[in-house]
Amino acid sequence: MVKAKVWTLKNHFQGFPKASDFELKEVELPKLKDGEVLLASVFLSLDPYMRPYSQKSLKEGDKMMGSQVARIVESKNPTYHIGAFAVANGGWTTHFISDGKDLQLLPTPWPETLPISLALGTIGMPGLTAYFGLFEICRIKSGDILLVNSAAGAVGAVVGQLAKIGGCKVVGCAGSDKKVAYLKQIGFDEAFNYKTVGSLEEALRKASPSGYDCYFDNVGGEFSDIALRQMKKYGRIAVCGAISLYNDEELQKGPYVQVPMIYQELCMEGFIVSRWNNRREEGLKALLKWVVEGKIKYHEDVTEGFENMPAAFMGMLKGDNFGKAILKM
Ligand SMILES: NC(=O)C1=CN([C@@H]2O[C@H](COP(=O)(O)OP(=O)(O)OC[C@H]3O[C@@H](n4cnc5c(N)ncnc54)[C@H](OP(=O)(O)O)[C@@H]3O)[C@@H](O)[C@H]2O)C=CC1
Ligand SMILES: O=C(O)CCC[C@H](O)\C=C/C=C/C=C/C(=O)C/C=C\CCCCCO
Repeated sequence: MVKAKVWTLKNHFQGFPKASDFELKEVELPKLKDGEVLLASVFLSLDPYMRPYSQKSLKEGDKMMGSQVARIVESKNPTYHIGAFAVANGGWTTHFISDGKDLQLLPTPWPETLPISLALGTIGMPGLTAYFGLFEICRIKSGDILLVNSAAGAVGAVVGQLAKIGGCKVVGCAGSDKKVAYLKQIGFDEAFNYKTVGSLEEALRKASPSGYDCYFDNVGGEFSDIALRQMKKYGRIAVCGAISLYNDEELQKGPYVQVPMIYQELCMEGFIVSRWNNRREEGLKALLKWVVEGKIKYHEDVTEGFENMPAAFMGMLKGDNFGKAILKM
């Protein structure tokens, strides 16, 4: 009998998550049925969606949601062989059983030089978010001026580099000088630390005096109220995330968006990356190619030890991560 360690949501988050909101449990997994495989997590993903989705999708006591790169350690399914690696949505657990329907084998051939953890970031769901958000929602064209926030993160860094590949001028912001230096190193035209600029309005105006054709929004809230008013005529806004709002206990009331949207004839669209699940292979193939060619650089923030999952999650929500936040078992 295999025992799995599982992080559960002990209490629904009230405001910013606390260590006491999580509880580590040990569960015995049943024997495999025909068609099932047993997997062991190797790398686990830490993602912002877990904060809002936990409210929506979990009951107290449930296993925390999440994805991982896992290794098949026992198989009663001829499609999945022992030793193979797959991306799964097994949640915060050391081991789990799958019937294979929700497993995504790593793209092959997976280059020896690339860490398989990239399948959780640049060559995974965040990378696909950037890819489809940029090309399908922002609909970038060469010469566009693009703004992206949380730009040193899993999604934002891919957005900026894809936009450069697409011939855009790219402006990004992040919450530390180290992250800002990284943005310039990977090709952003302008980058600033939104925490230390005197005025966000002035920083955005200085970075692009003529305004922005595209805004890839990962943050929402007050930042977006200000960015919205610097959009160019017929600008496109991809509403990808609103991490500045996820921990609010009460809905904030910002300025209203209608007047600048009408006046500048803006297009603003929210999206979830699963919209393009049927084009996953297309996106992963393109991202893998650009990473292998060195046109997309990646940076991972690795925490070691399953016992550190809650701390790594809370750290990511605070901005402690530099690049894609992952946990190594
Ligand atoms: N729509 C979709 O399908 C998807 C949406 N998303 C969204 O994309 C966004 C980025 O996700 P991801 O790249 O995985 O995460 P990141 O790797 O960017 O990590 C989160 C980052 O958010 C920034 N942040 C945290 N709090 C605030 C705040 N109050 N104000 C401004 N920035 C803040 C921090 O960076 P900094 O140092 O810059 O402050 C932190 O490092 C999130 O909003 C997420 O929900 C992600 C995947 C799919
Ligand atoms: O279990 C689930 O449904 C989550 C599966 C996540 C999966 O890997 C695919 C897509 C991830 C999407 C992420 C979306 C975001 O980060 C946007 C976050 C919040 C949007 C508002 C949600 C409000 C809920 O009350």
